[in-house]
Amino acid sequence: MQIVILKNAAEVAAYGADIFEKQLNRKAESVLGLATGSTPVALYQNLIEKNKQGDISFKDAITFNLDEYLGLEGTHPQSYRYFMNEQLFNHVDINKDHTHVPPGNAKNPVEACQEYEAHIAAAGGIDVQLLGIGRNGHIGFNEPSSGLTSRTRVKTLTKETIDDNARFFGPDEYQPHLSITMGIGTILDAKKVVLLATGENKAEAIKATVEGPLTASCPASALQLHRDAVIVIDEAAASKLDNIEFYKHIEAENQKLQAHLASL
Ligand SMILES: N[C@@H]1[C@@H](O)[C@H](O)[C@@H](COP(=O)(O)O)O[C@@H]1O
Repeated sequence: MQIVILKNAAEVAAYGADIFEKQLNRKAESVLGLATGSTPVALYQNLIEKNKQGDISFKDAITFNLDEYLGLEGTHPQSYRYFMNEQLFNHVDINKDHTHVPPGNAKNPVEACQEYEAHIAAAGGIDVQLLGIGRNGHIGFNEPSSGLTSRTRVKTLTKETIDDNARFFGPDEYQPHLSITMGIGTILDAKKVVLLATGENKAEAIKATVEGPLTASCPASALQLHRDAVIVIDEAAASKLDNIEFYKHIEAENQKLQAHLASL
């Protein structure tokens, strides 16, 4: 894993956006894996700005989102489809027909999961997958005990996740307890994975992800198996790591190597 520790949330967003900029400029028809939650919002704002400035284009890009609440229509303000339209798709030059979010309104959710996997495969697989992380180490909606080779499927949410996400729902509003999520195996198939985390309330989950054992109890620890996983965190999210100085040293050496390669 590449562990990048930055000063604050703004630097984390900018670093993440640069990875997407490079990817889109290397391959216009990139297949991007996208995420919801509050953490990626600032990254999406960076991408919107880069798109406005003409530095990147989504014209030929294809996107697949990680997850969706089961039981919500895409027009529901708390659905992840609605979130993506509001936070990114409505503001960039993407063809909405090329954007995919698991269908929360599927009549047959089990079949819908298989179709989602088939669509990802037909697009050639995901080039870069963006991830946030839950306080319990979940990625997408892969809650603790999720199989480390799981594929897109229906998952039941933990009470912790429901409580954490309750802030987005009104007091009398129906809040789903089920979701459709890419599996951990689906995520690990992406060619590159970029996990963003900011704030002290993610520090425990980041410690378990980076320095803990590989375990279904912390689904994000599965990223230890990925050959190109980048963990981009701020000082607060890094605060419980044992080897902070070593990770900073490795990253400084990485930057030197990249500069050398660029000069060749
Ligand atoms: N399904 C999403 C996850 O993909 C996200 O990583 C998590 C953390 O969200 P936040 O970034 O708001 O802390 O929230 C939800 O549960």
